[in-house]
Amino acid sequence: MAAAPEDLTVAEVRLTPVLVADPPLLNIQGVHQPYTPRLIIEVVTAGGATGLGETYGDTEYLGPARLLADALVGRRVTDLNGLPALADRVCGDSPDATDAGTVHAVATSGTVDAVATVDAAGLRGARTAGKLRRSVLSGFEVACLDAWGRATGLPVHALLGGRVRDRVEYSAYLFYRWAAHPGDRGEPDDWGAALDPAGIVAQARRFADRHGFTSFKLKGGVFPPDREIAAIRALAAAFPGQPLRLDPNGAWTVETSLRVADELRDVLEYLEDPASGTDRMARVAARAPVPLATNMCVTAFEEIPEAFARGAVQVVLSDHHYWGGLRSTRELAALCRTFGVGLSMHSNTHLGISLAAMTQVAATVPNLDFACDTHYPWQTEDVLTERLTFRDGHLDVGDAPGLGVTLDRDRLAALHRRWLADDGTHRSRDDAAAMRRADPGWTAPAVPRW
Ligand SMILES: O=C([O-])C(=O)C[C@H](O)[C@@H](O)C(=O)[O-]
Ligand SMILES: [Mg+2]
Repeated sequence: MAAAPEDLTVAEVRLTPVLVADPPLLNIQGVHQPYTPRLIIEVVTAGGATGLGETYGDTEYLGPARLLADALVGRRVTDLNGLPALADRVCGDSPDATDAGTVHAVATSGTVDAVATVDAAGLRGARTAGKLRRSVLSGFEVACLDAWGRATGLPVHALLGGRVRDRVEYSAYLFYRWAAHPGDRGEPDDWGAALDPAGIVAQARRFADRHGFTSFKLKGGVFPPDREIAAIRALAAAFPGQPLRLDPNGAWTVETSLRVADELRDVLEYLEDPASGTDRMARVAARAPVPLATNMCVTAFEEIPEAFARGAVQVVLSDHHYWGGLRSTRELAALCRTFGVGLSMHSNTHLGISLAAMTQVAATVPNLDFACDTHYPWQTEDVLTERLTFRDGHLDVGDAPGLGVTLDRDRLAALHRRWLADDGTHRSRDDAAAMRRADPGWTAPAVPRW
């Protein structure tokens, strides 16, 4: 007998790693690879609903994802409170991930640079087995919520308690970049190079004209601080009064951070991760005239107590891929609210499934005080039938069931074929290795760099 449509038991989980085109965007580690890995998760219920999730697709995530996929079969998509314990039980500690206790000590000592233990490409501070597991878990939680919503006709935001806003604001994510990847590899685009203040302003104008963004974040840590100060000054002149952010991913010393903060005090909405580690951030925060934000020294619940007690950060960038899903993002929001810390949202290279998930959770969080980051405009490829469209820098929060997006199987298959054909070069993101194609002697610089 066929299962009833309301049967929410997981009958099948499909995992599809893909490689997605990524432009030559520069950061402290190096440059983005021409293709970046993502993992697409489909959770199929016995009743016939299919939910979509997306997370990191680097090789180290695939093993734990397979274990969790197998363990999910037979459980109900509504059983979300049991998911973290299930992931803890079945995923185990990835051999690539460092022991959580050790990393915590490194990350908070402030005197030791966590060079060997940082996530090389994700720029997310100290790495631990728990963080990797929560990133895997996040994609499954989103897929379960999407399946549950599709089966019941409810949008994901309703399953999270309902939206408190009708649209979610996003910020333009500006990058220094080359016109093309070395050797003209990858997929060409028409953005051109942006390596000086004029190039960054031109890029910002294009973001504003195309998508209506009114706040701007510059990825720094690429050039010596004075060049990046000049770029922010040029943005302030071109977009007077509009919110600006600068994020060098922990590249600077405490003294340099304080100098930059002082020089840009009148134009920065916040300064993101000027220095690495909670100790340095606390020392900067104690004297900086602008708020400090992070997606590096606070990316897990266990990192909150020390950072908040020491006043190291005034804004936490949430990211459901980091924090274990949409529901734990709301728990983070509650903690930030309790301690008077602001909340923004971080983004790594991602596709439309994750953007839809980000939008659904952002719609439900009352204290999401800042425009969210997103890489999405840089991604020309997607696995959806229809791309999500920004209007006036916002995404509307619809009432379509689940995430409100539709998988395009042909596109998914094409991007998966690219993954299958890859010789391993792009299957794990490594910005330093990508940089070595242009500069064979390159190694990711030790921090603080300046
Ligand atoms: O600090 C951040 O905002 C990020 O880590 C976001 C991205 O990873 C970004 O830096 C990148 O992709 O180069
Ligand atoms: Mg950041």
